[in-house]
Amino acid sequence: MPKVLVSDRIDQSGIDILSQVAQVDVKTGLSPEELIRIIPDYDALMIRSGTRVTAEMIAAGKQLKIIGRAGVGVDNVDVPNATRQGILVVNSPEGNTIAAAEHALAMMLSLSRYIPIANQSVKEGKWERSKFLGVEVYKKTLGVVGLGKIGSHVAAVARAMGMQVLAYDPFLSAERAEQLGVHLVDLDLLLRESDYITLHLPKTAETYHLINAEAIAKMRPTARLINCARGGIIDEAALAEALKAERIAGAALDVYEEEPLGESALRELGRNVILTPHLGASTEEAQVNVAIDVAEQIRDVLLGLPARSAVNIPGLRPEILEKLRPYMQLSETLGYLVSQLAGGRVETFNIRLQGELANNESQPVVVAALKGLLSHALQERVNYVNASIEAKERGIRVTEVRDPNSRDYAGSVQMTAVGSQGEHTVTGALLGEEEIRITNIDGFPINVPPSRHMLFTLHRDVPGIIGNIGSLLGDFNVNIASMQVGRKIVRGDAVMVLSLDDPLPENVLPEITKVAGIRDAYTITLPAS
Ligand SMILES: NC(=O)c1ccc[n+]([C@@H]2O[C@H](COP(=O)([O-])OP(=O)(O)OC[C@H]3O[C@@H](n4cnc5c(N)ncnc54)[C@H](O)[C@@H]3O)[C@@H](O)[C@H]2O)c1
Ligand SMILES: O=C(O)CC[C@@H](O)C(=O)O
Repeated sequence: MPKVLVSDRIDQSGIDILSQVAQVDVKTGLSPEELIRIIPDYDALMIRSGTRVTAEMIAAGKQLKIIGRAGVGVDNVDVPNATRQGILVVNSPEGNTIAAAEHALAMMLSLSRYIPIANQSVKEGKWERSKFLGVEVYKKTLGVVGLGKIGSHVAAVARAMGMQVLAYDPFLSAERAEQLGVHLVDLDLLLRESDYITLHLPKTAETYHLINAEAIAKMRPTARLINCARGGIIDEAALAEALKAERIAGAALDVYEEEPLGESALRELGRNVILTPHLGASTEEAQVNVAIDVAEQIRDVLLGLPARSAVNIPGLRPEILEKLRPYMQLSETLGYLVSQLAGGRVETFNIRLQGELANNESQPVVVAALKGLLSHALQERVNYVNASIEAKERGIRVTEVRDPNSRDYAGSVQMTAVGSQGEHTVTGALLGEEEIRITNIDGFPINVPPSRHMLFTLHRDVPGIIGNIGSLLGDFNVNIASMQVGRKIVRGDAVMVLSLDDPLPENVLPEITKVAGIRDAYTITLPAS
């Protein structure tokens, strides 16, 4: 039974799902050293934001197949290293959207009405009504930085509360902004015009300290800033300075550059600052949602099925995958085949996606081809997660062409491997829904299903050659299951494809190449299906 380590607190509903297929060990609060020590035993790891999955931990996780992040942000996972090691990283992109949006809205209202500090005052036995004169959000301007899933929900609720909404999101279309009823503006204008500014963008190299002293200086003195996205997007020292000097009216933070928040000037500030300990996703509903979402994906991957929210395999959505699966199988088979024809090191790999594959959703078919191409050399070390990166690291130049024309078939894949020992091209298509056919080898039309053991020859199309090969194989006790010849012109060059019941003994290939008229011969072994 596979083993799953759950190293942060996860809702029981997730544990129950994992337990259907795996031994589940819940071990929270472990030190990085302890995690590195025990991770080699595990096939899967499930985390929230508490566990940092470092390069060292990934290197130690020799058995790891999948890391599941019960939440959105994967900035606590070294995704590039996981990808390199062929480990799938999945998350729950939508499970806590509403929770995080509602937390940001709660922060906005709490800041406006001094709720946390007024609550504390009453609990201390005081009755300070005039001290906590608040402001209304109605008819005020909210600036949303990052109008994705959470930002959009915040914008919709804010509009319902009578706010005008400005948004800055360089990746959002004007049409989408219009649909949401918000005004898309540049960051500068948003900072200058907003009464409230709420951040809902990822932390990246570009967004690090996006809100720094310079940005804060542009804000209105009455502005209130909210960050329920990621620490590090705000320069905390600059913010603390500005709040201390009352340059802006307030700030509410749920996330910090270092978590847990250590010594910080922010802690010393008064009623104009609200700090929560990364609670954006902490609702009962969100925790059930993310636990189920991610546990189901881990379960499926351990059962050999695809995951629906893979962070490091772009575009592999289940509905697309369902349609592409037979083509991926075809592409992987052809990749395997062409790498063996090419023999040595492949330097350039050209793939042509034809007919119904000539669209942007067919990227997994390219990944499958690369997996096939590299499998012969790397065996199980290569998978759909790391095939592209492995190809790149081996210096293979990959080019893709999409061509809506596909003669005779709804869709077909052609691939050419150019390497140290020459150039070979194979084409394949599906017969019906999923029967794979090799339809062309090096320009010679054929129509053969792939089989586990095959022999390809390039020869002169002259009488007797097929008989000679047949008797030679007979002499070595090799049984031929099927045979097909492809040629362009009569008595010109031809290819012969033989499916064999058994692997060709090593000493037979040199004998075949000695047969008169044979120019080249290749043995091909495909993975057992
Ligand atoms: N506090 C919490 O507990 C909590 C919970 C959930 C999510 N989050 C965080 O909230 C953030 C938003 O999550 P989401 O689910 O809405 O993500 P999302 O991917 O749906 O939206 C992010 C948006 O940010 C935009 N963006 C990217 N770079 C930008 C830039 N430089 N400037 C402006 N916009 C930019 C993107 O175009 C996208 O529309 C993430 O950082 C996530 O990790 C925090
Ligand atoms: O795990 C958590 O509670 C935080 C999750 C949140 O930051 C996220 O990115 O989904």
